[in-house]
Amino acid sequence: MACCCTRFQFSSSAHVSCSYFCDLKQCCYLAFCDTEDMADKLRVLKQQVCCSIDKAKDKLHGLGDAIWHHPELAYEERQAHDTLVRFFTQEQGWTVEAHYKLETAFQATWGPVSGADGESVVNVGFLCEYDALPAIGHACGHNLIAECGAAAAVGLKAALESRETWPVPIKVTVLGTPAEEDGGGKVDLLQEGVFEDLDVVFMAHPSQEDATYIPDVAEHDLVVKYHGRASHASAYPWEGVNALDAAVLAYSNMSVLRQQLRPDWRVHGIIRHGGAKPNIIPDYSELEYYLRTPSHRDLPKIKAKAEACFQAAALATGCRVELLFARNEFYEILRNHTLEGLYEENGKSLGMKFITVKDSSGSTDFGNVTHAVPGIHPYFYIGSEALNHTTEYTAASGESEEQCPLSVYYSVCDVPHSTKCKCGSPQVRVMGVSKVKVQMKLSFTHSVLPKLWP
Ligand SMILES: NCCCC(=O)N[C@@H](CCCN)C(=O)O
Repeated sequence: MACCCTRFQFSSSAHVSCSYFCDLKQCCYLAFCDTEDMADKLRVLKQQVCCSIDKAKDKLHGLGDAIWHHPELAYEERQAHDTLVRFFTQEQGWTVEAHYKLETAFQATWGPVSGADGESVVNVGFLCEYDALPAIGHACGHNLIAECGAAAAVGLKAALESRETWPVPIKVTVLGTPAEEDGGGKVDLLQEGVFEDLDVVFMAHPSQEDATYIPDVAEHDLVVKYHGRASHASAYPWEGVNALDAAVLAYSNMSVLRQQLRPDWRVHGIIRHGGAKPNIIPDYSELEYYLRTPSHRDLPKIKAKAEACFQAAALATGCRVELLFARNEFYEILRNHTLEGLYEENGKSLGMKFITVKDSSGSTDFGNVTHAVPGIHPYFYIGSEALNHTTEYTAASGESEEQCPLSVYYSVCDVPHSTKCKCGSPQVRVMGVSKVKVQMKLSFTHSVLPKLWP
């Protein structure tokens, strides 16, 4: 029988070998996917997922809400971390490492450490992000990423527990991954080997649409510091060396450079320090810039062009310049069309409407993960047209349920709304935050199931 690799498109031949699935005894299971028996069993398992998430819904919403109400910056997400660690510690059967390689990272695992007679274990990973943005809180909805990651893990565990035997031992791993908005905690964790024994990894991100893939690009960030000399700006300006002038020239140089860049390359920055008072020639200024290209292979090119702009400003003003590149580069996402296809198929069956996005988006350290482990990073609509990184999106990410939550859960459990719902409302709003959150969580978990069935 043909190996499943012929049906499975892995994300990168360079980094991801077919052995992820070929070394499983059941590597041909996809061949059986279409049999009636298989379909029935999968349906039951999917219902098991739905109902277990339904059962845990208050606790799961509580996670997202708690994190939203207390936004914390990269590497400082102590309360969010503790909230999630508490959840998995209190949930039955999880083994939790609370401060896993980074102070605000954690690992929760469920399932066998290794199979009988040393056989392989399939290790399925779900990631939770939980850092916020300065000044505008959870404007990227990472509180929802954490909630969805936890829900998917809870759902998969329940489905796995519902059968006594599985053809291969299956383990579920949840990783709490700090600092996506600044620094790249996943890159730190990759360097620590945290992803080495994962076979597949899932994370989903809030957006304005449901999309299995949005082109997240490579990125390298830097801080630029200009050192000048202070002087009285009116009495003896000729004694000064103006660091603010250097920052302004640098900003202008970068804006001029932009016209010469390819349309999908990005440079954007802010001036973080520009002086203290108009009559003191600023002796110090500081900028922060993000440089992005669709492939990490082009980052050296854009970095060289940017460096020239920053150096030129120093030369023109007589300032000394320091260029401090961030410790971690972010890589673009490598696609896995098979997992994307399953996610979309399951999502559609739950009522999600997917669109195709071709324009470059932002960046994510999940990109680096996809260069090591097959995975997907779909985007999900949260019931608002607001754009990420705005205060409107912060509000949308924290929006509480306005509709009857039971209707959503029971409808996906195939239990008639009227027999279960106690809200008394015959009208169910179809597209609310609650419903899309649920759809996403389920689509996520359901995508894993066909892979695990013999
Ligand atoms: N598609 C958006 C992914 C999430 C996001 O906005 N990430 C940040 C990461 C910034 C790291 N310096 C971004 O600006 O792209």
